[in-house]
Amino acid sequence: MSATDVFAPAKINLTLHVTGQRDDGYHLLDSLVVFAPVGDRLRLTPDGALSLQVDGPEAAGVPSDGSNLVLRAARMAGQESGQITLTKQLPASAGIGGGSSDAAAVLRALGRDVPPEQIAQLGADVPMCMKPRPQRVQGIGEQLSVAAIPSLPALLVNPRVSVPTPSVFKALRDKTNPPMPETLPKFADRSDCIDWLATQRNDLQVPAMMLTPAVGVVLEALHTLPGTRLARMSGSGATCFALFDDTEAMRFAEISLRAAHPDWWIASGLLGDQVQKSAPSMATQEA
Ligand SMILES: C[C@@](CO)(OP(=O)(O)O)[C@H](O)COP(=O)(O)OP(=O)(O)OC[C@H]1O[C@@H](n2ccc(N)nc2=O)[C@H](O)[C@@H]1O
Ligand SMILES: Nc1ncnc2c1ncn2[C@@H]1O[C@H](COP(=O)(O)OP(=O)(O)O)[C@@H](O)[C@H]1O
Repeated sequence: MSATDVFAPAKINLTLHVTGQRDDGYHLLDSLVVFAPVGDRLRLTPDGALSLQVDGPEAAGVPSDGSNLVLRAARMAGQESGQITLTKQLPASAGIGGGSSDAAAVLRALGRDVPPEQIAQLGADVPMCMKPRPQRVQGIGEQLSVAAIPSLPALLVNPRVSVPTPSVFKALRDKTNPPMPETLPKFADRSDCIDWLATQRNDLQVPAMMLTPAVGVVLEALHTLPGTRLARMSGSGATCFALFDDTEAMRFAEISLRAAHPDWWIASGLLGDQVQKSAPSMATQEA
C-alpha cells in the first residue's frame, strides 16, 4: 500500500484576547487565527507496528515517544499500526501550534470520526487546527467560527528561545480583558484589515516579553523594518509576525532581517491563503 503525505501548517494568532478564567484554571480566549504556508510534514506508511520517527531542521528536543502529540492522536483514532515520519520545520514551544497542527494533520489523514471533546483533550489548539482556515476561536479554544480575512503578506520570526505556554498564562496579571467586537468588520481590502488588526491585541505579549526579553528584541526589529504595517506576537510566543502591504515589501524586509539576524528562524509568505496540502510556498531558513 502507498504512503500518505500530510501538511501541518503553522497557526498564527493575529489577535489573542484573554477574556476570563475558568474555575479549572483554563483561560477564555477570543482570537482571530490564520494558517501559514510553512509547516511540518508527515508521512504515514501502513506497514508494521505503530511507530514514530522525527526528523527535519527543527527536530531537536521534540519527543519521539508516546508523549508526541502525533502518536497520542493516532492512538486516540484507534490506529495500532503504521510508521509515521514527522519532519519538523516549525520550532517547538513557539506559539505557532506545531504539535497541535501535527496532531490535527494525523487525525485528518486517518479520517476517523473522533468526537470534538476528545480532540480537545489533546490540547486547546488542536480543534482549530483540524480545518486550517481563517477562523475566530472562543471558549478555551473549542468554539470555532469561520472568518473572512484577506491574504496577508507576513514574516514569521522566532528568536530560537522556547516559551512554555503555562508560564505565560500564569504571568498575565489581568485575566479579564475586552473581547473583539461581537461582529467582526467586513474588510474592504488587505490594508483595511491590517488597520483594524492594529486596534486589537495579544494580551499574552506583555507577560511573554517580561519572561522572555528576546520577544521584545524581535518586535523591535520587526517594527524598524521598511514597510512593516503591524508587528505582534503569536500565541504565547516567542514567534512574532510582521504584516506588509504586498509581497514585494515583505521580501525586501526579509532580506534585511536575514542579514541582521542569521541565527533567527525566519519564514515568509501569505497568511490566510488557502493552505496547500503538498506544495507550501513559504520560504524558511535554518540557522
Ligand atoms: C496560547 C495558545 C493560543 O492559540 O497557543 P500556543 O501559544 O500554545 O501556540 C493556545 O491557547 C494554547 O493551546 P495549547 O498549547 O494546545 O494548550 P494546552 O496544551 O491545552 O494547554 C497548555 C497550558 O496552557 C494554559 N492554557 C491553555 C489554553 C487556554 N485556553 N487556557 C490556558 O490557561 C494552561 O495552563 C494549560 O495547562
Ligand atoms: N509533534 C510535536 N511537535 C512539537 N512538540 C511536540 C510534539 N508533540 C509533543 N510536543 C511537546 O509539546 C510542547 C509544545 O509544543 P508546540 O505544540 O510546538 O508548542 P506551541 O503550541 O507553543 O507552538 C513541546 O515542548 C514538546 O515537548
